[in-house]
Amino acid sequence: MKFSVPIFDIKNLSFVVKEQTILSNISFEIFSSEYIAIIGPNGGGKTTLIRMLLGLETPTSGEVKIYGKKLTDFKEWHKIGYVPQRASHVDSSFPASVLDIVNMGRTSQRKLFSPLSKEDKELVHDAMAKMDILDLAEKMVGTLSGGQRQRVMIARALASKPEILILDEPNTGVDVASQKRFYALLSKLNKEDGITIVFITHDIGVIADDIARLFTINQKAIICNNPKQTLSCEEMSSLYGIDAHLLHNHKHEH
Ligand SMILES: Nc1ncnc2c1ncn2[C@@H]1O[C@H](COP(=O)(O)OP(=O)(O)OP(=O)(O)O)[C@@H](O)[C@H]1O
Repeated sequence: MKFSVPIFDIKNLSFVVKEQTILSNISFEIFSSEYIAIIGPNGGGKTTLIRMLLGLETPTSGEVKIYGKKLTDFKEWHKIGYVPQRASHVDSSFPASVLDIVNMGRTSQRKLFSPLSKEDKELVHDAMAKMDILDLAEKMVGTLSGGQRQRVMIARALASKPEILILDEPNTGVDVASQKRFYALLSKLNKEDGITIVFITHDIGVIADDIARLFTINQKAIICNNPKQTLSCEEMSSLYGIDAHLLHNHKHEH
């Protein structure tokens, strides 16, 4: 794995705004097929970091490379699926069906107003099947539950055939049963389809056992390469504002 080109290679990334340091000197690599969780306290800079990886925010210093290329040279954005925070919060009268929303995962790669091809339709069907929402296709998205909407947003991202899926706190407002189902689906995408997953969460207690690495972000980054075994990771996390107890208790449940 170490010899392949990382999907993301970030070096010494810092972000300072109005003389306030939001992120300081962050470096890491993300490789194909990894499953990474990002945790950290409110305002610790997780979303800002992700936005910098995607070129939505410009770092004050440091460098981001995607598939070995500088952000300005990278064009294959369809390889990156991003589901931002609160993406699934839509008004109940929002005038789009589930199918309309998932189709958008294909239209972004096509010329404006050109119809979907047979292949596009197959990819949309496939994404909906993976997220188990085929039976919801004709429903208006605003009428769905939080958990259902969350799966619709992931299906939309999947329809563009991403190699990596970046999810920013996808479980906000979703009940525990739906969360479990969601973790199982994510794990399947990672194991069976080899999709790299980067997953920002607040909820350390429910971090799935499938996670290979844990990044703690609180202005600085702590990278735990073996979160299930390394006690020092918990200690470090607690130093950076994360409740180590939660992590500890969770591990002993399994
Ligand atoms: N462009 C910007 N201008 C001013 N402040 C910013 C900007 N971008 C981020 N910040 C500030 O940076 C801090 C980190 O925010 P960010 O949303 O990245 O944290 P987070 O770890 O994702 O938090 P949460 O868990 O609450 O979502 C916040 O205090 C935010 O207000």
